[in-house]
Amino acid sequence: MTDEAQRVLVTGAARGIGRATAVRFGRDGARVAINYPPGEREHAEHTAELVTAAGGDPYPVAADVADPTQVAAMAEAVHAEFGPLDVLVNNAGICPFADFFDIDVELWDRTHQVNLRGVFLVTQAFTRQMVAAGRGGRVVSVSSISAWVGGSHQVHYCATKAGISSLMKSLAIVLAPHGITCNAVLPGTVETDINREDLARPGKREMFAQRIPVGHTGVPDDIAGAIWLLTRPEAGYVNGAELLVDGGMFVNLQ
Ligand SMILES: NC(=O)C1=CN([C@@H]2O[C@H](COP(=O)(O)OP(=O)(O)OC[C@H]3O[C@@H](n4cnc5c(N)ncnc54)[C@H](O)[C@@H]3O)[C@@H](O)[C@H]2O)C=CC1
Ligand SMILES: C[C@H](O)[C@@H]1OC(=O)[C@H](O)[C@@H]1O
Repeated sequence: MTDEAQRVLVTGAARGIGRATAVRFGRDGARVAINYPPGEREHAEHTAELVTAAGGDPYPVAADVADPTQVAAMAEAVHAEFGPLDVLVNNAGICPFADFFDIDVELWDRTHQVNLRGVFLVTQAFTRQMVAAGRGGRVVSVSSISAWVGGSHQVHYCATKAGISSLMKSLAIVLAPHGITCNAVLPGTVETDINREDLARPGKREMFAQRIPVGHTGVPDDIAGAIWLLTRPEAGYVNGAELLVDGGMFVNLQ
């Protein structure tokens, strides 16, 4: 890694944790590629404004991370704009809450395609360029506490998050010889668009507040900060790790 402005891609940066992460890197003056799915241009433009206000240099780039053709085009566009990345943050994800018996094969496949295939496609496309450049770098993927626990209405989702954590472990082995570390960040519960409806269900928010020792659900900046920490030079020996960022919810059994 060099002293010049870092080149960063955050997938799913139109909203939520991805937006906060893009802004966090913007505060360092980074060049930040803001990936968004076609149809979310306005949200991505708002993220770009926030990155600029923070001191960064935004580059919004559309692509459905589940689509190999769109991911390849994004990799080409970002490379033409920035050259190889220093930091890749795989954040894009969906969680369509559903009863187990209502999950049809389309919902199962789409959840896996966005959450898990997306991380595979994006990481392969961008680390190929990083390896060719020989500058090293960092890959951080947003997994979840749901990689370690189950969810009655997240059967399809939890399996994708366990897959992301596993993928980072294997890629930690593959990419370390090229100076690229791969880690997963596992958020607990953070109120964003992905779960706003679920958290509005009677008693749900109170249940979390009681279970989380710090007393409240997280905010996107909590996760952005943890992602950022893993990209610092001091974190260079952290590789293949899962960093749980949940206010202590997981350990609070009794
Ligand atoms: N909010 C939470 O409590 C938790 C969230 N996470 C994970 O954090 C990540 C971000 O989620 P949030 O910010 O919470 O939700 P969000 O709904 O606010 O953000 C999701 C982002 O992914 C993008 N996205 C969705 N489908 C996409 C696609 N096909 N291609 C490109 N981008 C796409 C959306 O445009 C949006 O910017 C997800 O991977 C989620 O699973 C993990 C644990 C807890
Ligand atoms: C979307 C959920 O509220 C959120 O996502 C996760 O991965 C956690 O398990 C939370 O439940």
